[in-house]
Amino acid sequence: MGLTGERLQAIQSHLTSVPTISFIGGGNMAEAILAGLHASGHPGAKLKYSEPFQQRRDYMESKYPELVGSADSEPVLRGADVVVLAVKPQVLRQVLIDNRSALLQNPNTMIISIAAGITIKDMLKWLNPDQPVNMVRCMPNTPSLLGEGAFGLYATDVVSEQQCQMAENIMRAVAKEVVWVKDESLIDSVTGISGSGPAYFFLIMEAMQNAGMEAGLSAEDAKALTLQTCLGATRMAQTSEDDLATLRRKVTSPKGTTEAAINSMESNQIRDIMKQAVFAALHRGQELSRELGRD
Ligand SMILES: NC(=O)C1=CN([C@@H]2O[C@H](COP(=O)(O)OP(=O)(O)OC[C@H]3O[C@@H](n4cnc5c(N)ncnc54)[C@H](OP(=O)(O)O)[C@@H]3O)[C@@H](O)[C@H]2O)C=CC1
Ligand SMILES: O=C(O)[C@@H]1CCC=N1
Repeated sequence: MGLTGERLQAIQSHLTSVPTISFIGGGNMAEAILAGLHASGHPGAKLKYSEPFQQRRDYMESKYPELVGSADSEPVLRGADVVVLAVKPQVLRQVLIDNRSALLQNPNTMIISIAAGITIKDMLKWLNPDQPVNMVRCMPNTPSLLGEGAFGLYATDVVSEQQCQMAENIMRAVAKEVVWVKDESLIDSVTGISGSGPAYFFLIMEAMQNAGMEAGLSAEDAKALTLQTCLGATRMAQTSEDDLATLRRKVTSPKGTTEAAINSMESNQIRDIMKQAVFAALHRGQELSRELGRD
């Protein structure tokens, strides 16, 4: 049976109210957000990306045939409601200069940069607009592929409440946690925790799996136990009224096995190791801004 006029109208009106989101750059982070948005129900025809690297484009086209890919940015920028800058910080300046007129053609377009380190001030310097630009910085992370992202957002005063809400709604489709920061410099702090953070946990899980193997478990069992323990601990921490230190103490029987392990970690300065790692990422963000913002 065909669609009734009313149903057809409802679908058409939904489709026209759904923003067209165009990514410049179709790499790892773009893929995680694009795939997450599509899985959450965002129509593929309204998710576009430009990617000059043929091999990468072939991969994206075969894995996500419903999305709209292109070698050039110009066609994907035409008619975009939201543009996500998803290229490496090192090429962002050139991308903004090359796409200046397409990016500025519609004053209502919202430009969201996910690049680490590069400030809105520098992006505006390179865009050299003659009108206010709705510019947002977002620090996403790759678990957005599964709708499990943890994102930080920052917008300048130029961006309206309504536009901020739209940016948040888009990101909430792929992120369980979205925090707004009041000061742009805090995006570097978000990078240090959640932007780079998945890699810290992959490293810790890798080290736990290896230790389990050295202790006699098969690679498969060591990995399965590690992953489920990580997931179980996270779920407990998310649902419990206890704070993290209390949850830790509840596993740690006096003179027991956990105490022995925790004492070993404390004497190896685990807290310092984590603090130095987070600050190394944060400082690298600041350094990128100094290095690349000079031009
Ligand atoms: N990966 C992550 O976990 C996170 C990344 N980010 C940020 O996201 C951004 C992208 O990172 P990531 O996805 O990891 O990097 P990738 O290198 O995987 O992706 C960037 C892609 O952009 C392509 N590209 C280069 N120049 C252009 C151009 N002119 N037009 C369109 N595409 C172009 C690159 O092609 P080619 O390889 O040929 O240069 C590459 O495929 C970075 O700025 C990073 O700071 C933020 C949070 C987390
Ligand atoms: O490593 C990077 O620079 C990017 C930004 C945060 C995660 N990946």
